[in-house]
Amino acid sequence: MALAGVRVIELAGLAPAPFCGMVLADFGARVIRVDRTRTTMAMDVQARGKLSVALNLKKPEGAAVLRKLCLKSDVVLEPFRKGVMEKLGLGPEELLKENPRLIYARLTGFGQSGSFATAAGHDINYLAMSGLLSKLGRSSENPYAPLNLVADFAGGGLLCAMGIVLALYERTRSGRGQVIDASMVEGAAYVGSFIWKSQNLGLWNRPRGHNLLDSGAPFYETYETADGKHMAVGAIEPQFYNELIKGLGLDPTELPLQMSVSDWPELKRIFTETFASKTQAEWSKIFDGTDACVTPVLSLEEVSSHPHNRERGSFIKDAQGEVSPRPAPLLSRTPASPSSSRDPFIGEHTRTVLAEYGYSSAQIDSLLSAGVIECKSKSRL
Ligand SMILES: C[C@H](CCC[C@H](C)C(=O)SCCNC(=O)CCNC(=O)[C@H](O)C(C)(C)COP(=O)(O)OP(=O)(O)OC[C@H]1O[C@@H](n2cnc3c(N)ncnc32)[C@H](O)[C@@H]1OP(=O)(O)O)[C@H]1CC[C@H]2[C@@H]3[C@H](O)C[C@@H]4C[C@H](O)CC[C@]4(C)[C@H]3C[C@H](O)[C@]12C
Repeated sequence: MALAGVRVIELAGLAPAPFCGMVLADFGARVIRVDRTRTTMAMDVQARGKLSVALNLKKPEGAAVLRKLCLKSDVVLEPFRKGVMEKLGLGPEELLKENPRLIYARLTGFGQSGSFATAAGHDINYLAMSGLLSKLGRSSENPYAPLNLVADFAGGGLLCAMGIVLALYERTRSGRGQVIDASMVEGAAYVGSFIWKSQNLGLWNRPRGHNLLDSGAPFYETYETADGKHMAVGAIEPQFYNELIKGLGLDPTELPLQMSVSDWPELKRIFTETFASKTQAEWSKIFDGTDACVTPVLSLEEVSSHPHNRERGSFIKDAQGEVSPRPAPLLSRTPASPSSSRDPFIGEHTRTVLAEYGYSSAQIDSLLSAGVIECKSKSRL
């Protein structure tokens, strides 16, 4: 796998950093998640392929263990508020001094500087601060955050993973590590570069919900079908729009012109009425394989059995029978090979990992009895 041999220490966090760690693990990195002690259940639902070490970083001996892990690792990934790692004596200055090859990834909402740097926040706040949230939502409704996908995952976890891979690549030339300041506000904004760069095209001149791609246009919308399901329509270009009209069984001479914005509400009414006349399966039969850019809106339960996704193996099942998306993108020679094992219990690998990083059994037992680490096995849960 592409990242085979890369050792990552991931400090347990909420959602973006666990995703970043999972992506790295899926592509072959050995990811060791450092969990807090005295925690019964892991918060990490993106733990595929990771190991878990339970370590109390508030104790100096615990911080010393982390330093030792970082000494022989390639990447440390931390998801805390600015200043938390420095308070523990685990800031980049200290760790990079000890291991100049270390890549120190800091995944936060507001970044490591600026007046908001130490403030709490979640995806919706970062999205709001990126400017993008102001563009999201239907006309006459408040801005609407599309789950926590944009800031937490696209602008946060994923761009942080890219930063790590870039830094690993650069290190092959310089031999040196570096600090990655991954701000989710900036990551989300960057993901939205198209919005900034396309402003002169007039794509966003009208109020929210009245533009081409924000549910203003009737040919870029979702419609309810006779069975209460939905179809997604993305027929922008005229040749694809013509296919849409053909599939809907409408007479183009009786319709307003596609790009007549003032007629969009009327066109939307006609499309709404038409889509409501057949079930999703019936519309799929009409549109599947055409250039009309019309697809069924599938539920999470339906996607893996859709013929196209099934043919490509786009979804995988783990040992527990849980279905999830296969890692993307597909690399031809070194594709990801996601673990199919169950997620680790907190502290399940403390002993193995510490031994691997040079701790003797006696040292591990002493850390254990001092409450610095915890070791759990399946049988003890
Ligand atoms: C799915 C839910 C999550 C939703 C995600 C949400 C939408 C997001 O946007 S996540 C992005 C959040 N922002 C960031 O990550 C930006 C960077 N981080 C921060 O700004 C902050 O960390 C913070 C604001 C997110 C949190 O601030 P907080 O004050 O709590 O923490 P910090 O200041 O960073 O300091 C950390 C302190 O902890 C100490 N620490 C850390 N590690 C250790 C260690 N190993 N040992 C000792 N100490 C340690 C560190 O030293 C700091 O100490 P100090 O403060 O003294 O300095 C999920 C949200 C809730 C989940 C559910 C819930 O948990 C209950 C169940 C739990 C169960 O296990 C699973 C099911 C749950 C229902 C669970 C389900 C989901 O996971 C949630 C719903």
